[in-house]
Amino acid sequence: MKIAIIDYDSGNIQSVLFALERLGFTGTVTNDWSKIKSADKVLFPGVGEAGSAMKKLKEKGLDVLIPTLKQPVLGICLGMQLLCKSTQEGNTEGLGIFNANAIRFSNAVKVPQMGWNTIYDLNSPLFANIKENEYMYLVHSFYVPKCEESIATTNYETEYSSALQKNNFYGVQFHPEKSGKFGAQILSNFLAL
Ligand SMILES: NC(=O)CC[C@H](N)C(=O)O
Repeated sequence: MKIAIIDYDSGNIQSVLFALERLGFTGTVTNDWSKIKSADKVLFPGVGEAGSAMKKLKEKGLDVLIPTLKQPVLGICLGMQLLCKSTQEGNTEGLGIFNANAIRFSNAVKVPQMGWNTIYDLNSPLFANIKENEYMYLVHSFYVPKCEESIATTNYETEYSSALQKNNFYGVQFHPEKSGKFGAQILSNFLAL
């Protein structure tokens, strides 16, 4: 299986590579259009500030490439947010895959949410063999409210979309590569799609 990990200098690439290795797979970290287009699965990780990340995507033309992909694509954390229409972070326009906008938690809660929280209302093959209310690891200040494309919910200040799906595009706000055996199961489910 050819697995491409999109390289735009804004992803937690190494932890994703290690997670794939633990599952017996080798990922290719690349920003080469042909390698990404020809991959069986594409991972789109992201950490850091949305505005600078989108700028780096655009420098490599990946903002044009990603929406054209037909194979399963998994956006992780900031990757999921950049697949939305926008994020309040840096007032950044996203790739518009998900019909949703990321907004900031209020200061009524500790921001960023950093730690473990549960996912529930699971509604996708991505969560095969995952029970409701398993814990996943999250680090984020912006979130996607509940929407028609939600396939998992988490509650922090309010209920929000901790995962999204539209056609071949999936997004998870949590870090499956850092979420233990259940996170590994989700990555394994994605690779089996
Ligand atoms: N870990 C991250 O980079 C989080 C993504 C985004 N900057 C947020 O705060 O929501």
